[in-house]
Amino acid sequence: MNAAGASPPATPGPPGTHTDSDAVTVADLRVHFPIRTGVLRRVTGTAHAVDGVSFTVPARSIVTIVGESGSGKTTTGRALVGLSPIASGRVSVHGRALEEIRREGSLPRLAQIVHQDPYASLNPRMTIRAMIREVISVHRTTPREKAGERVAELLAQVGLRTELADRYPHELSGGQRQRAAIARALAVEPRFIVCDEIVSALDVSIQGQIVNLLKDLRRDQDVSFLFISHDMSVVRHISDHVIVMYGGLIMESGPCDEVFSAPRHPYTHALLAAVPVPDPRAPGRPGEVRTRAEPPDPADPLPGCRFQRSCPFATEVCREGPPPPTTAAGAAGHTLACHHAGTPGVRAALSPKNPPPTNPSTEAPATEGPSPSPERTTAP
Ligand SMILES: Nc1ncnc2c1ncn2[C@@H]1O[C@H](COP(=O)(O)OP(=O)(O)OP(=O)(O)O)[C@@H](O)[C@H]1O
Repeated sequence: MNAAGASPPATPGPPGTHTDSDAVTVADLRVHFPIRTGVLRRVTGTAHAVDGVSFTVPARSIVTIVGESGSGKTTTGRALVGLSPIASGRVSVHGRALEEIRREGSLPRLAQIVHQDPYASLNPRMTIRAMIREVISVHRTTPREKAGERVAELLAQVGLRTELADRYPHELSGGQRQRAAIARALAVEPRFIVCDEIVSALDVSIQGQIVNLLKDLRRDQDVSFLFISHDMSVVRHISDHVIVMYGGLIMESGPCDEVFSAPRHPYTHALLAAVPVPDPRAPGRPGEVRTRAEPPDPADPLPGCRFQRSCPFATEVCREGPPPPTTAAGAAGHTLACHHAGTPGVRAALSPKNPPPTNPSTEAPATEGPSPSPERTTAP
């Protein structure tokens, strides 16, 4: 893997447009699943899991997708490594179409995924050393006589002691297993790695170590990450850029500091204000945030804004048509999809210092709302 120097990650350009400094470009991606019901498993509908998302992952950056359960995070991440069926849209990895890379069989060389459950990628019957050697041999990333050295190098990179190489996955702790899964992914020498909730099952101190590991890899190697999480405290520490999803769509996307300090979408504000599930025995996953938003129904996507039923600012315009992606004034690369987010009254209400505005009753939605702000500009 090439050393990449310490140049800072680039700011993403307009969503879906590719530049030479982008690792991954996603344009209007849709992933739909058949919904099967009954004993005969008849197809009775379509789940719009991802319904038109566009974003870029600049080279050597960590871009995070955050959102509550069912927002489409995992489906998006899996689509980028060829594991979700793409209904429409374009995905390119380092400037080449995903389809073309898949056809020639080189997608694993470019893009890897690490799962929440490392057992999904670690063979329980192989030692860590054997597994990594197998990957090196299949992908021919290192000459056979240097494979032993390379295993040691990879283990050092992810902070695993060499003596752990001869252990089986069940003989490692959760954090060590996740490091081994990252080493296995790195053995392919990919340019891009999807990390799907990889720290969700770990203790907070181990989470911090894995977060630091990914940041070191991003700094020292020519690799970019799409990090998927429902835990805002982890997201805040790891991300260069944050994408907030709800109901299969992107609500807001921007530089991490800006999204956290000045959220511009009512859903982002609600997500930041939500209290995480503190107790591992409580329903939900540790660190998971739950807003009071009505869970979106992927089988029945709403016309207009997907967040309209839970949004305190929703008006007729939000029910009539989807908000166009707009560029927020402020830092470059900050976009949002909201009819009212630029309005001064709404901006003031969304200050992170304020509690989230109470949700209106869905029986008595407001019919008048703030007028769109003149500051918004339609994104190219
Ligand atoms: N294979 C499938 N068949 C039918 N529906 C699916 C399938 N996979 C995902 N979905 C639906 O698509 C929506 C998005 O799911 P996805 O797993 O991507 O969400 P998520 O944000 O990652 O949530 P979580 O954090 O709970 O995994 C959900 O409503 C889910 O039920």
